[in-house]
Amino acid sequence: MAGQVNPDLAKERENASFNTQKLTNLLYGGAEKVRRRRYIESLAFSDPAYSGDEDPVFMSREELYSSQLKRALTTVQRVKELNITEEDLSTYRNAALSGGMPGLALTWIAFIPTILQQGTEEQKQKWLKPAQDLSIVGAYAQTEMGHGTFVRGLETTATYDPSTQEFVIHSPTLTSTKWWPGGLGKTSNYATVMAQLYTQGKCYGPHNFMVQIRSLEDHTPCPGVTLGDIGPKMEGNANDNGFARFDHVRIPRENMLMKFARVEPDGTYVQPASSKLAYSNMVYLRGTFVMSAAQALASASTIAVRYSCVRRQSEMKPGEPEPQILDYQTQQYKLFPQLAAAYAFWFAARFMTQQHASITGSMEKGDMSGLAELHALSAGLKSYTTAVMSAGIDVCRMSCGGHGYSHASGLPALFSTGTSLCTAEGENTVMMLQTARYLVKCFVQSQSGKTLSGTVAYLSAVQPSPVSGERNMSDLGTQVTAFQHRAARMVRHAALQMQTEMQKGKSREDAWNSCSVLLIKAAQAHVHSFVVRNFAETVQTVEVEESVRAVLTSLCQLYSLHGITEHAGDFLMDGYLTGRDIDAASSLLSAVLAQLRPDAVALVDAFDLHDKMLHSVLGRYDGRVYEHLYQWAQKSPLNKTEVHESYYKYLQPFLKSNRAKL
Ligand SMILES: CC(C)(COP(=O)(O)OP(=O)(O)OC[C@H]1O[C@@H](n2cnc3c(N)ncnc32)[C@H](O)[C@@H]1OP(=O)(O)O)[C@@H](O)C(=O)NCCC(=O)NCCSC(=O)CCCC(=O)O
Ligand SMILES: Cc1cc2nc3c(=O)[nH]c(=O)nc-3n(C[C@H](O)[C@H](O)[C@H](O)COP(=O)(O)OP(=O)(O)OC[C@H]3O[C@@H](n4cnc5c(N)ncnc54)[C@H](O)[C@@H]3O)c2cc1C
Repeated sequence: MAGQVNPDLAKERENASFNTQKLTNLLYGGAEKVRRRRYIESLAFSDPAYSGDEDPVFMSREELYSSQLKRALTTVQRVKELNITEEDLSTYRNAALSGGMPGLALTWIAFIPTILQQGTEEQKQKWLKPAQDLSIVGAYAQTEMGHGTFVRGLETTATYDPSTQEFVIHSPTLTSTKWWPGGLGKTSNYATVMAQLYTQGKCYGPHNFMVQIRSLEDHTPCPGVTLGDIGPKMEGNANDNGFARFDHVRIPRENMLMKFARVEPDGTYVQPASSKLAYSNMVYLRGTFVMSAAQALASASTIAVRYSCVRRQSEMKPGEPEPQILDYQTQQYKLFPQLAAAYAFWFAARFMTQQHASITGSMEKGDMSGLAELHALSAGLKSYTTAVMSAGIDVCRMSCGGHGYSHASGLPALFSTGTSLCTAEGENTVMMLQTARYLVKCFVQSQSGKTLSGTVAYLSAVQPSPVSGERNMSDLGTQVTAFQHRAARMVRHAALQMQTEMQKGKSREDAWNSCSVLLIKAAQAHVHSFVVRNFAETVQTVEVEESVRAVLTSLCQLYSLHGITEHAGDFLMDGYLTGRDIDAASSLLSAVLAQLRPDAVALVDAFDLHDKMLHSVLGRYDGRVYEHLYQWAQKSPLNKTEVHESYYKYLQPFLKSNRAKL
């Protein structure tokens, strides 16, 4: 059944208004980086060690766990053999492990970064190399059965004993059982454990400790440690998210990660520059989730847009051939905002990475002034982008009709993996409230005359009175200003409402809770406005061919206009935009949908996502959907025999006895 590209898809590619490759180069930081990434991916895709396994959706949990573990270990061997550099590591691993993240990967994505972020130079010397070589395998064990969000409420204790210079790690209650950490159940032999630090009779709050949990000889749990897997989840079942209980487990003093806070041999506690530095690894990981959100939405858009050009259904004009479903405006309205958001988040993720590097660089030199903004930005962006991504993938799934609901589409797995990012690394509502907290603070400062800077600078310029006059709603500058006005008004409104509640006698905490829906909406509006501004600035300033800039400009317009029309009430509330402006935005939106239609396939192709990363029959690059859908179904374990064994066990006797009764 091998053959050419589906003619509809081929035509789409021929008719694009820009060179796809140029846009791919822009997304990945240059032609050389694209070439390198493709080469590294090809090493994994062509390696027989990674092929041969069945499609993960047909595997049992145990098969999936062991198959992905085996693959992960093969990557370690190959990385050495092929001399894969640090820069190419994640590309290689993602390609080799695209069937599902194994528990072992937490060593790379959470355990090593925690040592890097929280360890002293000596501690890095001691543990980084073994972790990188996988002589030790580690989990990030913070969340407990009773507490995930409220880190200050964690119950695991680390009590310092100066007589032996050891910490005693203990789980005093059932709810203090560590619960959820990836790789903790079966794979890891070490974990960084977040525990309440007690020394000299005083509690100093949560700190990170390096704890050996399994024997390095036979992998049995260390004395005093009880371990296990927490059971199957919505997705991510190659990962042994686990539980751990500690019964007075002793670890050396040097196993407290002491880059920031320290405990001296005599038990004296030495304060860090900020108590929140113990959370720095969370800030880092949240930042990385922004790119994960962009990539997940890019994958879903790729699948749905390609399929929508292959799929023909219904009759638009009597007697004419059935149209490609992407020709329906409603289909474009479902998919193009997801596509635009994927681009917007891609550029936002790039900004986030730069900000993280720049602010942590200053923090290394002792300047903590950027910490609050970094936390607010990473928490807000993580929350906003993962929420839009999760909802957007489901829109893509529904846009593919019945076939979207099949695992063959790749969309169910993409959704259930993607949606976990709304909860992991800080639950989204809680994260958005952290951003709101920062915004309220900034607003109060601006009221007392302070000039704000960074991503909140615009809050100082809030204009409560309506601005009148004709607007060109297609202008990116006009759109950015409208988003900033909306956010500033909503932040102001939420903050003033809080003040009113307090004036009426409520405590600050009660006022906060009774305004928290307003606060969340204000913070979302702030992040939305940041994403729009960053997208617009990128489009306007990036060095790229004009045809690419033109299509990106349309995409950015679409992203803004979609936001304005979907949240029209927010923009109309104080009369900043008028009903006529919203009408104009709606008409422009329709026009931009039509304008983007011929470029839709080229825009998803530019994400350069290999079929082996997409795992989707519907999203195949060659568009040969139907024949592969048929082939894929043949692999269903139910089709292994012509007559299933349950027929003999249940159906046959049942039918026989029923027939006998007739
Ligand atoms: C919700 C908070 C932020 C609350 O913390 P708190 O100490 O109670 O703070 P508060 O009283 O609300 O505020 C006190 C202050 O601390 C600030 N702050 C809070 N967090 C940070 C930070 N990271 N950096 C810098 N500053 C931070 C807040 O903004 C407050 O500042 P302020 O007092 O207003 O100046 C915290 O407990 C938290 O971060 N919870 C989320 C837990 C989390 O993210 N867990 C992740 C587990 S690992 C994981 O999920 C891995 C998944 C991997 C995979 O995908 O598989
Ligand atoms: C796939 C996956 C992987 C994970 N991996 C790890 C890992 O490797 N290591 C690890 O330590 N943990 C891990 N976790 C745990 C994860 O970090 C927590 O589940 C997450 O931080 C949310 O905390 P929670 O479960 O306590 O939610 P809860 O806080 O109980 O949330 C329940 C509800 O309460 C609301 N709520 C809670 N507090 C507030 C508040 N202050 N204001 C308003 N509403 C509030 C939330 O908005 C939510 O609606 C993982 C979780 C998942 C799903």
